[in-house]
Amino acid sequence: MRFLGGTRPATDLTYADVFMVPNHSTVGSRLEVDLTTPDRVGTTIPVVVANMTAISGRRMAETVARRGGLAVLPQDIPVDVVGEVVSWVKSRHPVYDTPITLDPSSTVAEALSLMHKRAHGVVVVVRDGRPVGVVTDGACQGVDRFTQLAQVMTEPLTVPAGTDLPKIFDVLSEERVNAAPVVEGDRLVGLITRTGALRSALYQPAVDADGFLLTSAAVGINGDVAGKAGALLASGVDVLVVDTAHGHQEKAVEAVRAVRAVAGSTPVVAGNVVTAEGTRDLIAAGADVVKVGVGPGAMCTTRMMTGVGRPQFSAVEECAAAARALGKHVWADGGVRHPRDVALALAAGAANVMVGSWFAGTYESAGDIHDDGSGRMYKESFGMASARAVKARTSAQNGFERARAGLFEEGISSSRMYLDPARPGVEDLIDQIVAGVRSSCTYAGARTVDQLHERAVLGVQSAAGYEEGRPLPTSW
Ligand SMILES: NC(=O)C1=CN([C@@H]2O[C@H](COP(=O)(O)OP(=O)(O)OC[C@H]3O[C@@H](n4cnc5c(N)ncnc54)[C@H](OP(=O)(O)O)[C@@H]3O)[C@@H](O)[C@H]2O)C=CC1
Ligand SMILES: Nc1nc2c(ncn2[C@@H]2O[C@H](COP(=O)(O)O)[C@@H](O)[C@H]2O)c(=O)[nH]1
Ligand SMILES: [K+]
Repeated sequence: MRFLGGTRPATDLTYADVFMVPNHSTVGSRLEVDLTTPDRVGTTIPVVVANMTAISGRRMAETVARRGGLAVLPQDIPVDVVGEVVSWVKSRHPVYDTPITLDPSSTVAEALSLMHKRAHGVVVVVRDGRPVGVVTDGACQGVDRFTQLAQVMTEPLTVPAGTDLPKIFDVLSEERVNAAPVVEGDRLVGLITRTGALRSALYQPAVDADGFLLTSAAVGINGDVAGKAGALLASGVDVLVVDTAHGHQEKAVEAVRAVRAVAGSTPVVAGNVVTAEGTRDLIAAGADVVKVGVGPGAMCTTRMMTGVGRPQFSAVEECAAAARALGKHVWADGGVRHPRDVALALAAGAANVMVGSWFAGTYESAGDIHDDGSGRMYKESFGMASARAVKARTSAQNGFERARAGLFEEGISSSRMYLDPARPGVEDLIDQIVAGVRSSCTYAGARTVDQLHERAVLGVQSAAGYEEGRPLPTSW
């Protein structure tokens, strides 16, 4: 990448400070762009879900990997539970969604409590492994909560596994049905929606060498780091992330060495840093990918507490250049609020982009869904260095130690992340990101993530310049 006019600005910049100008382009269609990430971790789109307890769990991991991204399971989840989640994700179908299933004698109340766990919004009624009915939210309205599903279900339109995706789309459209159970013989093997059929034709799932969905998990830098990393590897984790606030401290460097020693050919990601020196030290310790970002996160109070951090665009640019000089890569971690931020992180040289809080407000994030009283749905989120997270992480310590650790919080313990009614599922947000980034690539004349970095021409804008780019939904 280069700056417009060839002059590098004297101050550090973040995403809102910069814009990209169009280049002469020979890329005739946004569909010609391949977003496979250059970091060789196996992702086919540059989206990684941040290792945050309120966000990254089994449904998030499954859904995002099916669309080519990766979710990192947080360090606070016990290793045996991570093992269960990994086995479960790997048992999921790479194309069809996991249905929510209940018996014919289950109640409407049970169906309603589960329906918003997934974006497809239906419950499949199953008898002896066979789908016998489908229940929608609409069918549950205006009836007694204890009504049995057999009384409100409709006969399912089933789709045989392996049916051509455009055909599924057409059949569901003709029948005016949004979701259909997928069957092998008469056994239920998954669920597909109209949008799901469209997406499966557009995205390539992120999979391991055996074709199972890709998984990742984080380890902290305290305790038996190598032992924990070994246990995660034994449970089938495909990408290991060594994660701490200050990645350029000796303890973190030692933790990376310890993980590298047991990881074999499994990619090791480590962070967080914001300088070329930090990047080089983590790579020297064995990191394949360095995680960049101190303080940009939406749940993060580090910069206000300490004055430490660095505007994210410049941090990514400097660290990516240092990593690429050594044949390695960086992930841009934190501060992403719009698709443009992902494009700009890639332009700065990141190979992949982590998203946390933006994905908290989706059906698939780990938290329970709440209604704020005015009919708007939200989920609670919290930072991984908040008193709430520290309390959970230090549960093995005595009361005094836990209380002392709680004094050093650097994150928000409770926030409301509203679901966007137009984009309530994480796949809706991924569609938006991928559409934006594919389009950025054609403006830059790039067919790949590496070409976007090579060809991007960036300028620095005023706050008014940024504001001008926002849409205006009402008159002024
Ligand atoms: N990207 C970011 O800007 C930040 C991210 N986070 C996230 O929060 C989670 C928890 O991370 P973390 O707080 O490192 O907890 P960890 O459980 O990973 O422990 C951090 C270790 O590093 C020591 N340490 C030394 N200096 C610092 C420092 N300035 N800040 C924090 N620890 C320090 C701590 O010792 P002692 O407690 O005795 O000081 C402790 O032993 C991670 O997921 C991390 O990514 C947290 C803050 C910033
Ligand atoms: N300083 C803190 N940083 C945190 C905390 N919890 C998470 N994080 C970092 O934020 C990113 C995600 O950023 P987002 O803007 O997409 O939400 C995450 O990967 C961590 O690096 C915290 O409590 N304090
Ligand atoms: K912040």
